[in-house]
Amino acid sequence: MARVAIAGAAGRMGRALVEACRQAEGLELAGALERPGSPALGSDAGVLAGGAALGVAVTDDVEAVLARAEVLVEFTLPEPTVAHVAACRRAGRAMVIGTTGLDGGQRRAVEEAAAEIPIVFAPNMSVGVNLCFRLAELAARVLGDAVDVEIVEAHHRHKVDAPSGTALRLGEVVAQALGRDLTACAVYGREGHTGARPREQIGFATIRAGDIVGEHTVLFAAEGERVEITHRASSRMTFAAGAMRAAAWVVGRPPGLYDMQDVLGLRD
Ligand SMILES: NC(=O)C1=CN([C@@H]2O[C@H](COP(=O)(O)OP(=O)(O)OC[C@H]3O[C@@H](n4cnc5c(N)ncnc54)[C@H](OP(=O)(O)O)[C@@H]3O)[C@@H](O)[C@H]2O)C=CC1
Ligand SMILES: O=C(O)C1=N[C@H](C(=O)O)C[C@H](O)C1
Repeated sequence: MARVAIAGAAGRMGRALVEACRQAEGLELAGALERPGSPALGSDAGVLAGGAALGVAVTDDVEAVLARAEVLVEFTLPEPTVAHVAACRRAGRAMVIGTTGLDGGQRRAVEEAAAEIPIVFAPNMSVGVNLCFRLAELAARVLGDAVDVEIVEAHHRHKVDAPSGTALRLGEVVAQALGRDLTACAVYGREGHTGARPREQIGFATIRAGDIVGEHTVLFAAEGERVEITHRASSRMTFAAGAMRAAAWVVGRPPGLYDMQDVLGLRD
């Protein structure tokens, strides 16, 4: 049994993660973390997730939780993520990080910690999205500079970062396949007299509305035809089940920075 702790246990993903951990064979919930002052502190994580009690109370004591767990699964916000990375580094524990919206310095903190502990860091844990990364790479290589590339994403009204981490990764994958630098060619929304679209642009469009779980489309548009690669998530359990697969995979691995392509065996 691998012992799993979950950070952000009362959040939308946290509750799905607790449920996925309960359902996963070979995994045991060893701890549930929330921020100091959270109304969820002291509640049973299983009950918070909408099921039977698991005998694991939500706490803000990171060190005590890491003493019991082998891997911390982290879906919170960038700042607590970096704090949890430092705590896992001190305790020598593996991590699965799903939090998005990290800036350059915060990503570097994750990369540096991965010299000492194994970390799976991925903006999307679903099998389908990870397949779409490979499909988008293939489409970009085949269609090349003969098409305009646009990426459209839609999420629920509570999401705080934009574009989504998945949309940005799709942009990176396509830019790399086309030999472009995403920081130089990305356009995040358009307004006013924009002029005609340069071919090398990769455009991003963001929708925030209602309870949309997560939708991504990469559009490759030429004169006369277009290819669209679309993924639609209809349940957070998709991401949570992927995160539990990553947790089981990462325990006992050598230090390093991995992503879901490694977990799913999709890397060339
Ligand atoms: N990689 C993937 O497959 C996926 C990634 N995500 C990403 O996961 C992240 C979380 O999303 P979501 O669950 O919707 O967000 P929520 O806001 O619902 O959940 C985040 C939780 O983290 C808690 N939190 C804040 N600070 C701390 C802290 N210091 N210690 C422990 N917990 C803390 C929040 O508490 P409080 O609200 O009280 O502040 C909240 O309960 C986002 O970055 C999102 O993009 C989401 C889905 C899939
Ligand atoms: O915040 C979310 O909900 C999601 N965030 C991830 C992202 O930013 O890509 C993944 C998923 O689409 C849901």
